[in-house]
Amino acid sequence: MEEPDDTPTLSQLERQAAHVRPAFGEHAHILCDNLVRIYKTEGVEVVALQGLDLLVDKGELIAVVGASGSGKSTLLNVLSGLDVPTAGLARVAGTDLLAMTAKDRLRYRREVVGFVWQQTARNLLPYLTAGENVRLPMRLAGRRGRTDRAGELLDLLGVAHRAGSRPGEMSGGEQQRVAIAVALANSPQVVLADEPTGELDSENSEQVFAALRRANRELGVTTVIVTHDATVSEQVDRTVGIRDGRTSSETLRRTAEGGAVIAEEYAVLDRVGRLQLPREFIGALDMERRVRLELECDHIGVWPDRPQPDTPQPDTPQPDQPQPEESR
Ligand SMILES: Nc1ncnc2c1ncn2[C@@H]1O[C@H](COP(=O)(O)OP(=O)(O)OP(=O)(O)O)[C@@H](O)[C@H]1O
Repeated sequence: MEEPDDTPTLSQLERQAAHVRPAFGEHAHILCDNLVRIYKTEGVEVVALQGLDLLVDKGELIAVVGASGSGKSTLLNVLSGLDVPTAGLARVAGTDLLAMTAKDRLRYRREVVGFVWQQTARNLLPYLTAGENVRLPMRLAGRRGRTDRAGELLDLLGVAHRAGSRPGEMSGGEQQRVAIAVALANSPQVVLADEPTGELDSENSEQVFAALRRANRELGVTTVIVTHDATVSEQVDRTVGIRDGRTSSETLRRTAEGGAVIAEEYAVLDRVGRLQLPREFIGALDMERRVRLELECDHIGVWPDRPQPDTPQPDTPQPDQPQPEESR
């Protein structure tokens, strides 16, 4: 009798492999995997994103910070479907941003993501009231119950009393909170905010961050805020730092027992083991080009490539070392 063939098939092996090691960011709501964006102008190439990795969970609120030119706006333009990366993978709420047709792109921008821009004039039409501004995207999408929803959103964001005012009659902070209501009008899965407090004083900024947090908490909408505002890490649970087109650090904020808020900064270790050392650390020890690494039982030491005080030097004979014939 013939033995049963228990050699696994290729698809069984693939299933097993997938089971053992889930794909990077498989369950993330926003996934950027090795994202590259190269701009070419008059023969000069600028690599704005240099293999950026980012994962954001469904319902999470994060801030993205970084110096001018680090690639924040480029990242947001990719996530908002305005720009297409040169290479890598970008997926938002299950939509592959590199494989969209023009029609998909329109649908994505209308239904999946909502935007808040820095310039209030880009968010709101000046001749419409706050209520009319919030109802407009719903009208374009043919959504019912527009008046009720607009009222609920303005109420949630603390600007219900401004429903009948035009943008010119409101403060900058109120305009931005109405803009958040406009972004949320068609129930997007993700809200992207580019410097939403860039033109505001600190009191108005705090109110806008509080409104974004409330919308995130009450509606469960995944939220990414790009900002220069260094104090943002006090406003959100996770702040991702970008440097030279790559995620370089993460600050996590948590409330300890007793109510104290603790913010801890981490360097980001990518999947192939790369990390960016903070510039001030490198400068303080004059490190350049290469460093020595040493594995300890619970950490890795990083030393500048200079002779260590207790390292025997090849041309300095040690007292108990046998001396070469000629030097005796
Ligand atoms: N359309 C473009 N053409 C050529 N280079 C560009 C273009 N857009 C951005 N860059 C370059 O890409 C790099 C990243 O720019 P980006 O605007 O994403 O940075 P940023 O962090 O948002 O800066 P900022 O905070 O000043 O807005 C910069 O060197 C910038 O000059």
